[in-house]
Amino acid sequence: MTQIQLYDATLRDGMQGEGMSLTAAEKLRVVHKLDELGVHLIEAGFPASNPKEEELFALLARESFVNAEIAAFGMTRRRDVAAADDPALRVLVDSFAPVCTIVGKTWGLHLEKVVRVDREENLAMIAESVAFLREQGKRVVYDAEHFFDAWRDDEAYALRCLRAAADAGAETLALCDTNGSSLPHQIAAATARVVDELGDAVRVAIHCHNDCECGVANSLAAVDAGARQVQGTVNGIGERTGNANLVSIIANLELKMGYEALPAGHLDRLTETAHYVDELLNVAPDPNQPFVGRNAFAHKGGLHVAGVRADATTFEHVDPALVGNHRDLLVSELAGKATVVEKAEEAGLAVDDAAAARVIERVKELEHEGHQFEAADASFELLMRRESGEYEPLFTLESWRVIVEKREDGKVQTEATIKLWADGERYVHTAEGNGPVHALDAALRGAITERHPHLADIELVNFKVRILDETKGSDARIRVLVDASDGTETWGSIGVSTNLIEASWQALVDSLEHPMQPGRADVAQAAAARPART
Ligand SMILES: CC(=O)SCCNC(=O)CCNC(=O)[C@H](O)C(C)(C)COP(=O)(O)OP(=O)(O)OC[C@H]1O[C@@H](n2cnc3c(N)ncnc32)[C@H](O)[C@@H]1OP(=O)(O)O
Ligand SMILES: CC(=O)C(=O)O
Repeated sequence: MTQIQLYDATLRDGMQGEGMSLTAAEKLRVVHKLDELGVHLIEAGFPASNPKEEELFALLARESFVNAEIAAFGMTRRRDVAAADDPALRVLVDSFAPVCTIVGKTWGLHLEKVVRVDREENLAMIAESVAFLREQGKRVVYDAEHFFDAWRDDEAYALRCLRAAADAGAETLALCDTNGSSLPHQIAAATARVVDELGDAVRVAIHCHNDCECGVANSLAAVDAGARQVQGTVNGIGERTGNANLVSIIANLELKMGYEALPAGHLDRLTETAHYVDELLNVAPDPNQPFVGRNAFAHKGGLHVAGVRADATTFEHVDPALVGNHRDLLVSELAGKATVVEKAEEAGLAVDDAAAARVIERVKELEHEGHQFEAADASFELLMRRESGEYEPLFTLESWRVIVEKREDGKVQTEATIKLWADGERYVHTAEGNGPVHALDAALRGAITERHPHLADIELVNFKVRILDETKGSDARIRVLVDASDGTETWGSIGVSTNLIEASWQALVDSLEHPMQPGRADVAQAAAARPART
């Protein structure tokens, strides 16, 4: 199998994305994660750029890695300065990194407007910079900036720039679609020509940006045309619309194109790695990200779920486990009986065909009234239990009452009183809270915690309110979604009513009843063994 060298630029080009910033210590953690994943080269930063990147290189010098080598990034010498006297090239030489990646110009527009040198001086800047780094014992990746724009402008000069780097000793020539302006057929044609001209002497690499949303497609097209190193960033972070997403590139190279990319057996680390980087960057993982997003293998259409139950390959392009992800079935008005049966099996419930039909009919009615079960797994499970006769109520409600009082001093006091029956006994409890839902929650728990002491461990961790038909003003229906957790498992419940407190009450009761249902502990254990839906 042909090996493709994976070059990660998350910590250099990725950090050029809006809002992206990591400390040196956090970057070090990313480097170790990428090393564990098995990428071959990690462009850790631009050490001549700022003290943080200098600090990172000092930290990296003390570390060892299993799979990865570190590349230090810089640029060709400045105009009218000898390479040996260029301070930024000196920083590269002084860095411990065995590989130096330098970016240089190729496109006439940039020579004229940005660096303001003629074509021959630019060729000298490329050749002398590469040669200097080689003399100092470094291996060199040469990034030909704006290569594809240059190619469209003047093919012959673009090739001369590459030759200058190759002849001076660069081991890899990266063709950069810096503005992300190219399309796959353009990338394929130009890359094939470069491979034909120079591919015997050097490794040809591809470095794409995503401005036309073709970053991944362009990278794959280049590999298909003979590129043997692919550069990209985790989750496609980077300047403007980002870089080519290395996560999708790796999955496609291995699963669709038959190349060897990561070390054998490492592909299933992909999802975890993608989420780890998001976590450090403090960004929510994109649920719709191909391969690793939580919706990448989530099925909602009833017909699709029925197909997946018969044979997963009917609606899945790859097995989610191969990339460390997992399948999910979403319950909604678009579901059919197959979804219910699958969900019932997961919950350890015996739901026959007739019960499944009743459940799905109820789901459709309730969603029409404003429910949304996708985010309310606990309420859906209780609904299945009610239809299959496996539901045990925690109590029977006699009544509840909430009083909200605004006083002369401006303070708002809330008090809830609850009257309920459990196992033949009547309980009455009053509690105060900082709002109606808080007071009701406190009163309910106060009434039944003696009977169910483990309710004390359950916390409401999220409370979301949405007005469903805004045009009806204060008559509008309100949807309340509650997330509750016992510290290990988290579950969602829902309530819908024209009264906010009643909608909250429904969601609250479901959130407390759910974990107390017979057999729940075993189901929770099985769920904990499955990968989390993050
Ligand atoms: C396509 C890419 O992603 S390339 C990487 C882009 N990343 C970054 O720019 C992040 C890090 N950059 C930095 O910290 C700073 O820009 C530095 C330290 C590199 C340079 O800072 P400054 O010296 O202040 O220059 P400035 O940022 O204004 O860049 C313009 C200068 O770079 C020169 N330059 C630009 N590209 C190149 C190149 N490939 N080779 C040589 N010189 C270059 C220009 O000629 C210009 O020099 P001049 O000021 O003498 O006319
Ligand atoms: C080098 C680089 O990041 C580019 O040309 O896009």
